[in-house]
This record gives sequence, C-alpha cells and structure tokens, in this order.
Amino acid sequence: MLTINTFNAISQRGLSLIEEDLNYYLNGSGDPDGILVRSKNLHDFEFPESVKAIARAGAGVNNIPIDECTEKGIVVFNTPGANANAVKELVLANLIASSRNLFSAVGWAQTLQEHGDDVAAVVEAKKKEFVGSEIKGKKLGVVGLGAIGVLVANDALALGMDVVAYDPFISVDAAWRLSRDVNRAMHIDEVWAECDFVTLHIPLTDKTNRLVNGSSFNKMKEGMTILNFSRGELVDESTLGQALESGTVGKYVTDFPNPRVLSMKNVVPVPHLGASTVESEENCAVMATKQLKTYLETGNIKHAVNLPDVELPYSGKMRLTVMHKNIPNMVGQITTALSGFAVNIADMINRSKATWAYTMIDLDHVLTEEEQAGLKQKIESIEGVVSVRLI
Ligand SMILES: NC(=O)c1ccc[n+]([C@@H]2O[C@H](COP(=O)([O-])OP(=O)(O)OC[C@H]3O[C@@H](n4cnc5c(N)ncnc54)[C@H](O)[C@@H]3O)[C@@H](O)[C@H]2O)c1
Ligand SMILES: O=C(O)CC[C@@H](O)C(=O)O
Repeated sequence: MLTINTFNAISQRGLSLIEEDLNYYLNGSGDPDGILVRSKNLHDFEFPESVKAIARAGAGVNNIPIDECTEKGIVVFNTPGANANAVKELVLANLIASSRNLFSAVGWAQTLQEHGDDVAAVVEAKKKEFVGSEIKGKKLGVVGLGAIGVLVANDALALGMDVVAYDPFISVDAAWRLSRDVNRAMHIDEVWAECDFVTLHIPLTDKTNRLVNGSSFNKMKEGMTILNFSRGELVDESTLGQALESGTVGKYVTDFPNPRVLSMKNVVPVPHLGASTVESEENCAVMATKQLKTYLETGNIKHAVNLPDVELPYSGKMRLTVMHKNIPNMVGQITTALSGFAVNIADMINRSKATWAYTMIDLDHVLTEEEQAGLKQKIESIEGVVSVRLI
C-alpha cells in the first residue's frame, strides 16, 4: 500500500483517484510516500524519510524547497498549463475592469441605497468621476511567454491591443503557439518605456525576485497599470509606494495582497484568485495526482521540475530506479553493482537535467527480499546517489 498526504484544498476530482484506488491510503499516516500540495509553504517542513515525491497542483513551485528535496531524492512535480486559462481570463477581466475603474465604481454604487428614488439621479450626476479608457489600441507588455503569457498575449491582440512581449527563454512550444502579431522586446526596458499596461507571467526565483524595481519605475511610461498575477515578490514594494504616489504607476493590480501593499493608493487587491475556478482546480488536481501515482507505481517521470521526463515501458519483472548526480561513470557503477546479483538487464534508460540524472533499469527476474536489500545498499553507497527504489 502507498500513502499520499495532502495540504490545502485539493479538488475532489483528484482525491477520488486516490480514494478509489485500493492500493492507496489518502492522508493515512505520518509517513507518506507522496505529498499533494497547492500553495502551502513547505520551506520549513520536515520531510519524513518516506517521502519519494511531491506534486504541486499548480504552476509556481516557490513554496517548495526544490534543492533540499532533490538532495533528499524527492522528485517535485508541477502541472504546467493546467490553470493557465483561469489566470488568463482573470488577467483580461482585470485589464478591462481596471481601465474602466469598475471596482471603485461598483463599490460606490453599492452604497447608494440610502438615496431611495433619487438613486438614478445621483448615478447620472456622479458617473463622470469613473470615466475610464478603452483597452483597444493601447499597448500591453507581457513579461514571460509561458503557458499563461502566450494566452494573454494572443487574446489581448484579439481585443484590439498592441502587444509587445519579453521572454529571453521562450520555449519552442510556446513560440509555436504565439501569434506572429506579438512584437518582440529585446530588452525588458522597452516594455517599461512603451506600454500602457504590463502583465507579469514569470516564476519567482532568485533571479526574478524584485525584477520590477526602482530602476524599472524610473523608465516607465507615466500612469502605466501593472498587473501581477504571478507572485508578489516580483515587485519591489519598497519603491512601489512612491511610484504609485507620484503617478508613475497609475494602478497596481495584484493577486498577492499584504499589509504594506494594501496601505498604498491605487492598488487593486485580488485575493489570490488566479487559479480559483472549478475547472482549473480540477485540472491541476487530476494532473498532479496522475503524475504522482505514475511515479510511485512505475518510476516514470513527467513534468518534474528537478528531473527530466523519463519514460520506459515496463519490460522486465522488476524495476530499479536511481536518482543521482549528473556526473561521469554513474551508469557504469550501477550496472557493476547489479552484476553481483546474476540478473539480466531487460531494458534501461538514463536521462539528465542540469546537474541531476535518473536511471531506470528493468530486470529480467524478481530479486528476493534479501537480494533487494543488498542491491539497494550497494547502489546507495555510490557517491552522488540520492534515491534507489525497486518496484
Ligand atoms: N495567480 C495565480 O493563481 C497563479 C496561477 C498560475 C501561475 N501563477 C504564477 O505565474 C507564473 C507563470 O505561470 P506559467 O504557467 O505561465 O509558467 P510557465 O513556466 O509556463 O512560463 C513562465 C515563463 O516565464 C519565462 N521567464 C522566466 N524568467 C523570465 C525573465 N526573467 N524574463 C522574462 N521571462 C522569463 C520563462 O521562459 C517561461 O516562458 C508561475 O510561476 C506562478 O508563479 C499564478
Ligand atoms: O493553488 C492555487 O490556488 C494557486 C496556484 C497558483 O498560484 C500557481 O502558481 O499555480
């Protein structure tokens, strides 16, 4: 039996894939084989030794200590693209709503009941204070052209906007999906200088932390609206307040409110709703659960952030999986360890991603419990090996 524990509210569509499988316990013990999580911060979490994999039902993995997990032999998955449409729709909604002052106007209209039969007259007298602008013909900058950025860029074009985008690391897949009418910014400063709206769709990493900062604000077109549905830390809050005060930034729409940002003027706080649709929560939960179960049951890896995709059809009687550093002679040492157990290799695969690698070897017969323990111990003692499983 395998155990998967969950953090956060995971959609029932995903949980049923565990509950209805007789080989699994859901939230069954303190020593789970896998963890399903959404936004819970796991940086201070003590991972039990039993944990072999974590699946993040969502895109951002900044809540998970990836390097620590990798060193402990834990594979970390996310669900690329599974919530992209939900985020795109909310970004477009906020693009229009912020341009039309919709939230403050509606907030005001909700207070009018006391005017009784005069409501219509009060509305007509005051509505000029909420006059907005159309987004058609305005310039939108999209920073990050991954699953979400591409959808936003393409649909903004359809709404009549000029779109300029910046992503020096764009994937070939994303480039294929991007409309050729999206203009390419060669430097992020072009986005700051030219755009009426900028929307951020990049992961939070050491390199992108405070990507939008005092130097960016100095280059911005006066009155620009920034939409941040990626992560709060991408914007330097110590200089944002002044940029909003001076009008350099006309509005800051953020899915990540905190006390500091809430005290600033012209902030539109959204309570982290980017991925909060029934459809997106189901997509993420189902994808995360399937990836996690596949890894636990077969060792095959799809959409891990710390290891490459590795798939091998099961062709032997027993499977050996080894997670190890991407250094010379690892496969040689693993097969040498196997040679002491008089077992033939039916098939094998080795793939690497940056400094880490993964080797799967199908064996032509089932080893005894004693042999399995001996083989595991031998391979675990190889320098650079962080996880060994026999499935
Ligand atoms: N608000 C929400 O509920 C919500 C939901 C989903 C995702 N997100 C956030 O949005 C982020 C993006 O999601 P996604 O699904 O599009 O991810 P993705 O991985 O598909 O795309 C990210 C893109 O950013 C690009 N990029 C990385 N560094 C960059 C830089 N310095 N400058 C420009 N581009 C850069 C990458 O090349 C990639 O194309 C996630 O990491 C997550 O933090 C938030
Ligand atoms: O789980 C959520 O609601 C938010 C997910 C979102 O921030 C993500 O990065 O995918």
